[in-house]
Amino acid sequence: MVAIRYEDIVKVPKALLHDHLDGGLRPATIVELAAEVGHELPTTDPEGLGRWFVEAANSGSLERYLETFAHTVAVMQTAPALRRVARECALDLAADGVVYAEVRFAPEQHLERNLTLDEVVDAVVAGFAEGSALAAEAGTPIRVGTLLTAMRHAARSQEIAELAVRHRDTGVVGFDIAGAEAGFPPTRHLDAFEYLQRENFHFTIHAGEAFGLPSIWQAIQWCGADRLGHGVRIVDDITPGPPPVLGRLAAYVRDKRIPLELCPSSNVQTGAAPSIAEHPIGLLRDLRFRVTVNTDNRLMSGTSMSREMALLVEAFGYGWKELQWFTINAMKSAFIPFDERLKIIDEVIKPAYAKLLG
Ligand SMILES: O=c1[nH]cnc2c1ncn2[C@H]1C[C@H](O)[C@@H](CO)O1
Ligand SMILES: [Zn+2]
Repeated sequence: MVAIRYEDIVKVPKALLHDHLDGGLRPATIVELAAEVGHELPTTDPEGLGRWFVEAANSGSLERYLETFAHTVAVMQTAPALRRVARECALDLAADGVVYAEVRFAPEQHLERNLTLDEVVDAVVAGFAEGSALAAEAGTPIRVGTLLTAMRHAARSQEIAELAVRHRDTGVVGFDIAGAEAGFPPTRHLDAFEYLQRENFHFTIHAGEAFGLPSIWQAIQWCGADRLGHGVRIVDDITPGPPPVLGRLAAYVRDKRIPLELCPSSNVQTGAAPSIAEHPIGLLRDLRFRVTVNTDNRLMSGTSMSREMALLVEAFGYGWKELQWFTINAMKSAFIPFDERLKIIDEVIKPAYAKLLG
């Protein structure tokens, strides 16, 4: 087999379902925006700041990992700043060969300078549109959908769910809850999820990352999540083989083709997986769960979609066949309408991989 080159991974179309807007800023942008608002940073050297985020996030605990977001959220409090960050996000993903991305953020964290929730969403959606237009001009077209996140320790999920539905025809394609998982079960937000189901809206839930099976079970069986943000701890319900034996919840997740938004590097940093080589993605792929590969927070992990794929190629010996499978899985699991997903699969993804597969 011909070795896979990193530059070819960058060129090939990729689909990304789990990426946080406030976890993907360019370090140089943080430095500039922080100077404008007088926010104090650990360092004002962009390269040093990039390293600081990765080191600080390398904490072994989700709670400590999340503390680093104080510095990104602090500089995302005005409409121009939000718009810029979203524009650069679309451009960076497109330059990395991502053709479809769902990017999430929590509007309730961007109200410190008196923006309304609707103004926050408008600014971000406008930034994604600008970035996508610039990316198309540069010959790297991308479609970006917005997911609105509610923070699971707070009590604004119903309000954020209504906000998402209000913006469903102008770029918001789904809803999510995020933040510390232990002690904040998905059912705290049951009203919001039931409301979204009545509205025929889509949502994913961060579950099975820092907390295990009960969180996944609630997300699916109580809340009705379409997808699992991480969901990596579903392996706790699989007895190692050979052959591996699936418990009832793991079997349900696989039978129903519930997409797992796996984020390898992020999981290693928060302690959800010991290393990339030992990441459950290997087992879950072998067992044909609906596995997708994601970045989570490009800044905190010093990563990109291409890098996550390259790490998997290195650790598991994957080839183009597997990378195509991850990509089509993601595209099938996207929150945009079925015909639009199919068009990207048939017209963009499959032809590009066909050339590489020979
Ligand atoms: O991996 C994660 N698990 C739980 N919460 C997360 C993760 N990555 C980011 N967040 C939080 C911190 C952000 O401020 C928030 C919205 O993007 O979501
Ligand atoms: Zn996440």
